[in-house]
Amino acid sequence: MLLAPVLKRISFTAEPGQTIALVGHTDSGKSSIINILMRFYEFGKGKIRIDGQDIREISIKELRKKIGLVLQDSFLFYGDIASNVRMFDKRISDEKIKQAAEFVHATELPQKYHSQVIERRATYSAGQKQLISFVRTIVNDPKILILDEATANLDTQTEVLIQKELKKIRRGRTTIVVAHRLSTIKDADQILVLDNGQNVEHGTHAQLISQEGKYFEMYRLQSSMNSKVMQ
Ligand SMILES: Nc1ncnc2c1ncn2[C@@H]1O[C@H](COP(=O)(O)OP(=O)(O)OP(=O)(O)O)[C@@H](O)[C@H]1O
Repeated sequence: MLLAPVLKRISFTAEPGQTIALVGHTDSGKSSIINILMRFYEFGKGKIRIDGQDIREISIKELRKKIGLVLQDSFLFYGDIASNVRMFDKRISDEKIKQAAEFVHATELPQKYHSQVIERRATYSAGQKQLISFVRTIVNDPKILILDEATANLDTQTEVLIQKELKKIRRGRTTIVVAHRLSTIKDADQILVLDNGQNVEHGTHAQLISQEGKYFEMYRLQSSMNSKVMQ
């Protein structure tokens, strides 16, 4: 059986430190790009290179060390906070965890990080879990960040705080953001608009708005929905 490819003719280059945003409707292919970048799925044709090196020539372990993935739902497993941050990497010292926690203003963490995370008990809010996942990301100091709808589950006040910390974490790192809310990626260096696995528009927010195409339509729709909610 011949399956149709999910992604077709997608091509982009992220310069060091740039932010690339992937936008598009459901099933347009945003997560698929992330999945092949992380090598959660293998891909057929095409090439993905990091600093000129084909990602299939690097071990999966090494590849995933280069990339910090921050997902919508931060997952905590049974154990203390420190082990949740370390993820079995014993080389990460308590001091390093403390510094990373301070960096993202997870200030209550240093005192608490030997306390247990008990699955299914609401010990930590979505915002706190997100902060713990930021600490986890920071201790590994990845050159590349992937943010998949990283702030979707938060209340407005927590979101403002998380966005502020994210901005700090992104500094100096090449970032790929999957965003549903276009207001959060207006400052991206490049925006790729995906539709049915293809890259149908590519540019900055201002360029895409002036093109009055698909992005413009999505932006207009979201802005009008937001203003209705405010009324
Ligand atoms: N493991 C898979 N095997 C085959 N097809 C898949 C697989 N995962 C996703 N797809 C298909 O690939 C296409 C793109 O899906 P993808 O999840 O990348 O979209 P998306 O833009 O991330 O959507 P959403 O906004 O809902 O997360 C869809 O048609 C989907 O059905």
